[in-house]
Amino acid sequence: MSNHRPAKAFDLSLYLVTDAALCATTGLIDTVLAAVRGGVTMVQLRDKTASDAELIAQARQLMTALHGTDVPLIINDRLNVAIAAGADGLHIGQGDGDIAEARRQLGPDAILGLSVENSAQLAALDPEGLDYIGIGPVFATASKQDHAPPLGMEGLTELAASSPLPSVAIGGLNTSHVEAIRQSGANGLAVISAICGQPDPQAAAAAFDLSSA
Ligand SMILES: Cc1ncc(COP(=O)(O)OP(=O)(O)O)c(N)n1
Ligand SMILES: Cc1nc(C(=O)O)sc1CCOP(=O)(O)O
Ligand SMILES: [Mg+2]
Repeated sequence: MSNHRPAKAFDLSLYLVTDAALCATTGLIDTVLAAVRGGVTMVQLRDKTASDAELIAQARQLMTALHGTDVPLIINDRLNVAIAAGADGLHIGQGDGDIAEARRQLGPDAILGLSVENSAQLAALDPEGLDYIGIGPVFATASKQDHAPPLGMEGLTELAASSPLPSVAIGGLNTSHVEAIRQSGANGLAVISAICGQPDPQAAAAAFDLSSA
């Protein structure tokens, strides 16, 4: 049994994943702060093109901005950035590195998430050291290049039911999916474009009726 325990309690209900281009109009920090005011419960900094130094600087700014809230900051892909910025956690995909090594370097306090795209990956999953899984894509999306084949709500439901860890659904989701996600058994939904790049990110986040999620 793993003896890690995240220092910050986390809530997967509404998980914002950022996109630099989509957030550019409002600005990254302002988008995240508005989304948190609107009810986002978790934030992941995801930028495939920024340098490590740029990402560390952004992550530090976000950590400062989120100070005093219950909202954890998770870093996408880059273990070194998560550690250098003192972020609350890391999210890695199937090809992004070794879970045990990530946990060893992050220490017991960090939140560690892993992507699961199909039932074979879930069957092979060792939950040791992990805190949650992201299941997706539920639907096709333009926000992630080369995403895996969409699972649909049926596939999501199957995977969420078999997951030994809390799960968050991702991929092509918007406010119309809240009830279906709740029924799927996933603990919440993760979104990029339903919040990032929307004219009013606070209102966009608040439009997710989490009372039923
Ligand atoms: C919450 C959440 N779930 C899944 C992913 C996808 O991670 P990954 O498969 O590593 O793909 P990239 O995001 O790195 O392109 C995620 N980022 N967040
Ligand atoms: C970052 C990411 N990961 C996915 C996965 O399937 O693992 S889908 C995705 C993009 C989600 O963006 P949007 O909410 O705009 O569809
Ligand atoms: Mg990744």
